[in-house]
Amino acid sequence: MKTNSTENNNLPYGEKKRGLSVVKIGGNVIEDSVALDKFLTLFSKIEGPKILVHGGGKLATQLANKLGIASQLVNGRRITDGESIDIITMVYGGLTNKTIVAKLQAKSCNAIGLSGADGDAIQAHKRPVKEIDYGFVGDIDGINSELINSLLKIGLTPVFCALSHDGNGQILNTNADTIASEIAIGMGEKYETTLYYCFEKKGVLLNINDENSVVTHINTAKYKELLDQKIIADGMLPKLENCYHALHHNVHKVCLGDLEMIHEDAQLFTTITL
Ligand SMILES: Nc1ncnc2c1ncn2[C@@H]1O[C@H](COP(=O)(O)OP(=O)(O)O)[C@@H](O)[C@H]1O
Ligand SMILES: CC(=O)N[C@@H](CCC(=O)OP(=O)(O)O)C(=O)O
Repeated sequence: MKTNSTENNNLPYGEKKRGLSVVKIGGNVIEDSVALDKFLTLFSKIEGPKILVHGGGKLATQLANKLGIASQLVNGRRITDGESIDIITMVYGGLTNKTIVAKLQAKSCNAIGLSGADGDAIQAHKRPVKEIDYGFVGDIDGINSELINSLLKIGLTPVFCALSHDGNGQILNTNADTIASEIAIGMGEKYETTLYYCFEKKGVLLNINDENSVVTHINTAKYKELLDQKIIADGMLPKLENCYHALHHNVHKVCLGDLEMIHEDAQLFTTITL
């Protein structure tokens, strides 16, 4: 995977934007320690400024089960009651985030773990109750791009978990795909941002049972066609909504694939454009 960061390094600030990679990993990579290690090795080798956003929904569900607390997801979003928000704060902001940061340090990547409350990085409000009461789920109002930029400028790699905050002391649960797209959008003013969604498939598949049936390029017309054919379904629906939201708001490029996608020589993955 290549960024344009090195070629722009010598240009005066403002003449051409530097490249920035925003990479999101989902629960399937996080849960598998071998896959996670492989991913983090590749991630640490990405040249230029980079940001990692991690999910971890499956791990939170597993811990909740062990504690005898039921988990409920509607449209891929967790109904986050008082007990659930405590669990996800422990799992996302604690165990998962700090494990990833420590592993990146071991790979000479100077990572710093953040929730949306740290440095007021991700401001959100509790989702208003309509047909469904999602509880402590946050919809993002803005990201603190100045803070994130200052971390990047001193050579740190921010690692975000799926937590935002409401400014009144309440941590909120926000889907990690959404956090990644909003960070990519927020940083788009200062950087030419590429957003990578890493999940367990090689990309958007024409046939979900055929790992190699990857659609290598999706534009708006193809997206509509795949939606009509119901080839895009389940978790892929909100993921592609996030992709197009990002592309319509100053994000340069969006790619979807498995962890190999962030390898310099990666070939098989999906590139999404307008
Ligand atoms: N056409 C498709 N190609 C690939 N995956 C698809 C497709 N349609 C639905 N999916 C589903 O979308 C899921 C990815 O979404 P999600 O589970 O939210 O990912 P993650 O949480 O790992 O980021 C895949 O595991 C797959 O089951
Ligand atoms: C509101 C909401 O649903 N939040 C997600 C946040 C974690 C996440 O997005 O994890 P994956 O990327 O691994 O699915 C959840 O609690 O499951």
